[in-house]
Amino acid sequence: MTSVCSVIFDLDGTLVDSAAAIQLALNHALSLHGLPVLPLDLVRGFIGRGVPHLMDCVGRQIGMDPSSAQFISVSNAFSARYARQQHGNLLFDGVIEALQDLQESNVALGLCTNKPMDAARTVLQHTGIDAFFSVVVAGDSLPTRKPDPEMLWAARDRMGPAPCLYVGDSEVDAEAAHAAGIPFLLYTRGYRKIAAEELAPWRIFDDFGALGGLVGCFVKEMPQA
Ligand SMILES: O=C(O)COP(=O)(O)O
Ligand SMILES: [Mg+2]
Repeated sequence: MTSVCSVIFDLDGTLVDSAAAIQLALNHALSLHGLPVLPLDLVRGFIGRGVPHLMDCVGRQIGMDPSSAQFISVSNAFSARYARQQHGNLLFDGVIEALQDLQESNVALGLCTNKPMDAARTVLQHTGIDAFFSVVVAGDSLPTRKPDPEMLWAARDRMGPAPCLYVGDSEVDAEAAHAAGIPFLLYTRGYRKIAAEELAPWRIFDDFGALGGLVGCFVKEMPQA
């Protein structure tokens, strides 16, 4: 059966509050190398553009040359731990119910995250939402990451011809959606740094209980393919 629409989700800061898990993996790698650990609020601000950007921020923060052997060793230790980091990943309230509701309403669900695929799969399985997504495009799936639009186009094109909506939490998501020409729905409890209206979203929401209704509005507003 053809879907009524496709909804693509961002992961970190949108479906999953993952900052604590990322901080745990990072601090594990830093401690292993005798380096100072970093606080949660700081690490949260590094999330959204994938691992290379996160590690650039860490290098700047601790004053280490990113091309030094020690820093490369820290990055490798982080990535190994991150790929299997379960603890510290918490679904935002109402996510499971909202995904179930959309699935029952014949909405195709996809995921587009700057997280590497192995870390994304660990989180999806740990939080029990893996099976909802027919398509997962991750930070190492393509040569580019969000905010480049390619990841969103790749996800959308694999989900069929129905109108497509993208749900994300950050500046990076807004920029990617606008560049891709895909309507952007902003979840406001995530990790963005600027005011919601500056991201020019189609709509905003702060409660997953409202998502089904918003997707219903989207289907009514959009011309069907
Ligand atoms: O890995 C990141 O930095 C962010 O991942 P996201 O695209 O799921 O928000
Ligand atoms: Mg995000």
